[in-house]
Amino acid sequence: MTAPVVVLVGPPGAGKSTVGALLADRLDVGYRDTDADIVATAGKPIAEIFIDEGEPHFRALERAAVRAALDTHPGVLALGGGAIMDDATRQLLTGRPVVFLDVELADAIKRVGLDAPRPLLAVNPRKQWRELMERRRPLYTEVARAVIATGGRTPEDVADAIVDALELRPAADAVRPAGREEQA
Ligand SMILES: Nc1ncnc2c1ncn2[C@@H]1O[C@H](COP(=O)(O)OP(=O)(O)OP(=O)(O)O)[C@@H](O)[C@H]1O
Ligand SMILES: O=C(O)C1=C[C@@H](O)[C@@H](O)[C@H](O)C1
Ligand SMILES: [Mg+2]
Repeated sequence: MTAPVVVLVGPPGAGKSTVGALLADRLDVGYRDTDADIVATAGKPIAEIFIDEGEPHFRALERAAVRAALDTHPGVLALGGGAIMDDATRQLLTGRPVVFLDVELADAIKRVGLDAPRPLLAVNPRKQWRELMERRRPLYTEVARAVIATGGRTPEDVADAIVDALELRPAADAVRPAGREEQA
């Protein structure tokens, strides 16, 4: 089976990369991020793809990247913040172990400052972030098997919450024969 054990969705600053890498370490699996896959395939930064080819083209590249990662990546997978905006990408997520990492604006600002080169938050980031989340929260929720509020939780706490919500086991547990305890 080569499908991801966890697929993380959520807005910028939700902690997808931080928690995703932590969780992958804990489960002893790989971590992959579709934004990074797109940059590698296109050979240029996401901001440049938006400028040169536009958002619809970016969403098509993203759809292909999500499809490929769902088919081939057996670890923790983080999607771009807007991946759920595309109907076909949402369809691809049906039945997958998707976790929505939720974050409030104040926490997102504390965490990422909203000054990073994000094309959709380029002008008046607070207002855009709020509007973006109004549109997106129902979609994140729709695709999610579990919703984890990240406010007031450390990345370690969030990783614990995901393990509990999806009833994941560390790799060592997964290979131990059923009914046998580990010897001291
Ligand atoms: N639960 C948390 N509590 C406090 N800080 C956090 C938490 N999760 C992540 N951070 C911090 O917030 C910042 C953004 O986190 P991260 O890059 O993991 O978010 P992301 O969801 O991957 O964002 P992007 O969509 O931009 O890739 C990092 O500096 C990280 O250390
Ligand atoms: O929220 C969004 O729409 C985006 C988030 C990033 O992860 C990137 O996928 C890109 O900047 C678009
Ligand atoms: Mg990230």
